[in-house]
Amino acid sequence: MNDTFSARGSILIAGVTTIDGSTADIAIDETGTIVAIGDDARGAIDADIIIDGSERLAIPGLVNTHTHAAMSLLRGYADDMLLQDWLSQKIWPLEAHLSGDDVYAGTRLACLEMIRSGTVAFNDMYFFMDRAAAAVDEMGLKATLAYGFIDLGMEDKRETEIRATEALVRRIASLNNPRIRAAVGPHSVYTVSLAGLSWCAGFAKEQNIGIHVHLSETGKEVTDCLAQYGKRPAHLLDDCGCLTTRTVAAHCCWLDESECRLLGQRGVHASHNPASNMKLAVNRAMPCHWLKQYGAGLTLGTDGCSSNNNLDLFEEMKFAALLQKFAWNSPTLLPAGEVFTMATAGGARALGTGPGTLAVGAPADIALLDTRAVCNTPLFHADSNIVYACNGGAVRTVLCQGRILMHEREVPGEEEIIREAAAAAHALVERAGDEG
Ligand SMILES: O=c1[nH]cnc2c1ncn2[C@@H]1O[C@H](CO)[C@@H](O)[C@H]1O
Ligand SMILES: [Zn+2]
Repeated sequence: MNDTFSARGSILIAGVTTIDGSTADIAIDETGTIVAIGDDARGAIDADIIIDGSERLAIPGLVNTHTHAAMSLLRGYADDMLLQDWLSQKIWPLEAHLSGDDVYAGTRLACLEMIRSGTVAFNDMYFFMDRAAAAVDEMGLKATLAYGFIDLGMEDKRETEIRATEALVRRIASLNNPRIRAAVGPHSVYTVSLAGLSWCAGFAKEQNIGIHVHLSETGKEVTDCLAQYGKRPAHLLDDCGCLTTRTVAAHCCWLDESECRLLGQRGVHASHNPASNMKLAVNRAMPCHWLKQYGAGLTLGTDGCSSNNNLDLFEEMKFAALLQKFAWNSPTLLPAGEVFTMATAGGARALGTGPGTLAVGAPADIALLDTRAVCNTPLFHADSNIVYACNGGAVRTVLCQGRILMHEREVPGEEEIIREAAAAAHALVERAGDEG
C-alpha cells in the first residue's frame, strides 16, 4: 500500500463505471493527466499501478469554493447563534489566540476530511496562510489560499493587512507548487473599508490572481451597507473593482435581481453555502435561478467547520438542491445534475483547476465511489444517488493530479493528523481562557 501512495507513475483505472452508466478504462500519465478513456486506454500507457474499477463509480473530484479550513479546530465550539453574535462574541475572540501551528494542524485535519469525502480542491480564506500552504502541500490537494483581509476602517490596520496579503502571495509563488495558488481575500463590505477593497482589487489585477469575498450573507449586511454607502453590497464591491471573472463571492443570499445581473455581467463565480446559511438562519437562499439566468458561475462551498459543521460536499449538494426547492417554492429548481455540475465543473472553472470533468487532457482529479454501497443501490441515475442518497462515506479512492491521496479509505498518517488537531484545538480553547 505504501507504494500506492508514494508512486508517481502512470495509473490505469480498469473497468470503472462512469456517470452515464457505461464501463470504461481510464489511463493517467506520469504528469497526472488523463490521456485516454475507453477501449484504447489500456494500450495508451504502460501502467505502473492498476486500480480495479469494478464495483466503482468514477466521478470528477469535488471542488469546495468557500471554506476556512483551519476552523476545523472550532468544530462544535459555538453553535446555535446569530451570525453577528457568533462572530463577535465567540469566534473572533478565540481566533485572537490562534497560532501558525494551530492553522497548520487545523488545515491538515480539514484536508483529511475533504479527501475522505471526495474533495480534491478548495478555496480558503483565513490567517497564517503560509502554514495552511504547508499543510496543503503535504496533503496533496489543490487549493487557492487567501489571507482574510479585515481593516475595520482603520488606516494602520489596512497597512498591516496589505503587508500580510503581499507576503502570502510572495510566499506561495516561492513554493513553486502548481497545486497551490494565492488569492486576495477582502473579508466583506462590513469588515473592509472602501480603500481596502480597492487596494485588494488592484493588487489582484496586478498579480492576475483571484479575489475571495463574502457577499450579501445576511439581511443586516444589506441594510447596513445601504445606510452607510447608499448602495447594495454587490454594487459597492463593483465600484471598488472587486467583481471580476477571477472573483468567488461566497453566500450571495440577499442579492436582488439587479445584483445577480451585475454578477453575471462581470463573470463572477457565486459560491452557494446552504448548510452554513441554514445553520446561521440568514433567512434567504442564494437566488440560483437569477444567477443562472444572467450567466454568473454557480459553485458550491461548505464554509468553515464552525458553521456547518463538516466539509462533506456530498451533504452540501443535497442541502443545496433541497434548500433551493424549499426557499423558492419549486421542486423543479436545481435538479441533481445541475447541483453535481456546481460541485465539479462549476467549482473547477472558478478556481482554474481544470474542466472539472473526466475528459482526455483533463487533470486526473477523480473520486471512486462504491457502487455496492447501500446509497448506490439501486443505481438508476448516478447523479441522483450522488446528490440525494450518498454522503462522503461512499468514496473509496481519491486521486488529485494523478496522485493517490486515499485508497480504499486509507489515508497515510491520518491517526497522527487527528491526534495533533485534537490537541491543538483543546490547547487553543484553554489559552483563550474559555471552555466553550
Ligand atoms: O459565515 C461567515 N461569515 C463571515 N465571516 C466568517 C464566516 N465564517 C467564518 N468567518 C470568518 O471569516 C474570517 C476568515 O478570514 C475569520 O475570522 C472567520 O471566523
Ligand atoms: Zn465564510
